[in-house]
Amino acid sequence: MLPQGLALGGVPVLGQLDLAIAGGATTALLGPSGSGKSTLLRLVAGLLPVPAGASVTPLAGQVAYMAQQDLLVPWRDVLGNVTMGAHLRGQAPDLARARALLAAVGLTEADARKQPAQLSGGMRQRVALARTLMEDRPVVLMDEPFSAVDAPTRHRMQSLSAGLLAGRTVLLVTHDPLEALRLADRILVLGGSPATPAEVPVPDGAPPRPAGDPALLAAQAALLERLAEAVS
Ligand SMILES: Nc1ncnc2c1ncn2[C@@H]1O[C@H](COP(=O)(O)OP(=O)(O)OP(=O)(O)O)[C@@H](O)[C@H]1O
Repeated sequence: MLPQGLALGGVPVLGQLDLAIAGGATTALLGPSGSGKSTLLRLVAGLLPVPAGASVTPLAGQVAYMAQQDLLVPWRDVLGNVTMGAHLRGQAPDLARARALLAAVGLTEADARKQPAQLSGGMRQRVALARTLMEDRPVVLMDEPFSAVDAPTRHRMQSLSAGLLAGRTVLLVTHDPLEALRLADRILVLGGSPATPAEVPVPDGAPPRPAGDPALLAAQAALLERLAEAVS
């Protein structure tokens, strides 16, 4: 709850909010560039100080966070990056699970031995997704997780994520209305200045919804119009 909104550097970014993110479901957060989506995600992740008078349910230890930048460690290979959490905790990594997740995001055994500098942007994002899923947390916060991958890979990664993240509490920031409509149980659009969220309807059916479904395509058109209104 943000009774007085949130300002960054003296500039109001988020307006008054009283937001409950549904547990065990995926909430997609859309809105124009600069509307405060990442700020809201970082607040929920505990990466921003909570302003005076506000309350944010502490989620320490429960959250896996996939940022817009892949944040791969340059001196560890792909497998080393996916198992980074266990490494930092001083635990033995589950290498079989790490390899299975890398295969699931479409990376080969040879890729697993590469350094991040040898990968394309899309491959790096796939490693970041595998690392996020490796953490096996009940709450998963994702900031434009598939923005750097080509359309067929994005489609495959969306379907994969929906399967692997089913039953978890997911907050997904995306610019892609189709992605939100395929994956979300609830969609919020941030708009206005300072920004506040408005809920828009999602199509029937469980995620991942088929991209070619006529109801989903109609909802995509409506959501695009809604987003255009949020910009103006
Ligand atoms: N540390 C900061 N100090 C001052 N202003 C900030 C800071 N971080 C973000 N902002 C401002 O807050 C606003 C919201 O930024 P944010 O990154 O949350 O937007 P966004 O909706 O995620 O944008 P995009 O879709 O482009 O990633 C922007 O105007 C940005 O300039």
